[in-house]
Amino acid sequence: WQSRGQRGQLPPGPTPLPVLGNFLQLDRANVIHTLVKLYNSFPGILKKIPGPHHMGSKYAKQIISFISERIKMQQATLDLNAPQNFIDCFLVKMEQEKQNPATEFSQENLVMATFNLFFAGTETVSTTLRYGFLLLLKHPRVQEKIHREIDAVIGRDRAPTAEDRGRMPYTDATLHEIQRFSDILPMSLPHTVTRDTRFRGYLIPQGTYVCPLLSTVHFDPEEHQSPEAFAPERFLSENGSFKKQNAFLPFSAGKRVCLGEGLARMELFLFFTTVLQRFALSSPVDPQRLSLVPDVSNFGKVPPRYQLCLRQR
Ligand code: HEM
Repeated sequence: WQSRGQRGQLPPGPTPLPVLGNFLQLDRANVIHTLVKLYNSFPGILKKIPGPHHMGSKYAKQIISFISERIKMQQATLDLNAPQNFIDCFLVKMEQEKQNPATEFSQENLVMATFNLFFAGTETVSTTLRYGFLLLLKHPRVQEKIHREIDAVIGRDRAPTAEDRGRMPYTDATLHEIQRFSDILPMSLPHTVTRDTRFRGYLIPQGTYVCPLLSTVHFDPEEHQSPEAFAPERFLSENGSFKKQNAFLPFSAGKRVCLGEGLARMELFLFFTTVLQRFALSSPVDPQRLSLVPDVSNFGKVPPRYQLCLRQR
């Protein structure tokens, strides 16, 4: 399987680095991603070789030390009867289970769970919004329709609320189409088969890594007409109300479905409508020339860089 985002049309940017003489040329983004892949496959060797592939773990360590400091601060002031946030609640459970040697409520798990929430909860929403605004630049008529819906339902005198979504089918459809089209986690997250499993005539042995290919759902031509086109209307019925699509799984599915789905959907709606209520977005270059081809497309899909003009409405 290959993610749908095609390589080869990266926007003008860093000078290509010559690799293997003149035989093969990779630009800097590709070099970094190749190194990251090699790092994941051969950590023992790559750890000893200097290069940009060390940046990820360097930043991860900084975040982990920030979280560890924060936990220490909260431990010092913790009131077991009045936990204030996720870290406090976890500390309470640690206290309750301190005699249990098999407990999952350990200091290390607290640090990593908090880290995962930060990582999973920020990068995903910001990448979706960045792709979304780019798609609006490319499709100014979609933006006009959203502006009209915001003016009719919310107006300009109050902030958007989560309840507005149900009364804004066009905006809701556009957000769904942004998530389908941008497909930011094309391979979801890797899972491991917990026991030998037969599936459609194949034996998948225990311990095998399995990646659900969400991309094949979002770009399935049998489920979506012209899947490569950006068309919010596919999420609308003939009378203009919101229409659900089964082939829509940006948050994956099953027991390990994204924990933050509800929060993410609310954030996307509120950020998106708050910006568009106040501003009209435009591109300093002809929208025809804007590329939608992702800058990076492997574990995650990242939109190309672009410039955005915001004009107050
Ligand atoms: C547009 C936004 C988001 C997208 C597209 C997204 C997508 C996903 C996907 C595809 C998975 C993998 C599910 C699986 O393993 O099958 C996942 C897992 C997860 N997400 Fe999100 N996510 C988003 C926002 C958030 C937010 C805001 C949070 C929390 C603050 C969050 C927390 C998590 C956590 C903790 C997991 C791991 C769940 C588990 O393994 O049980 N995500 N997400």
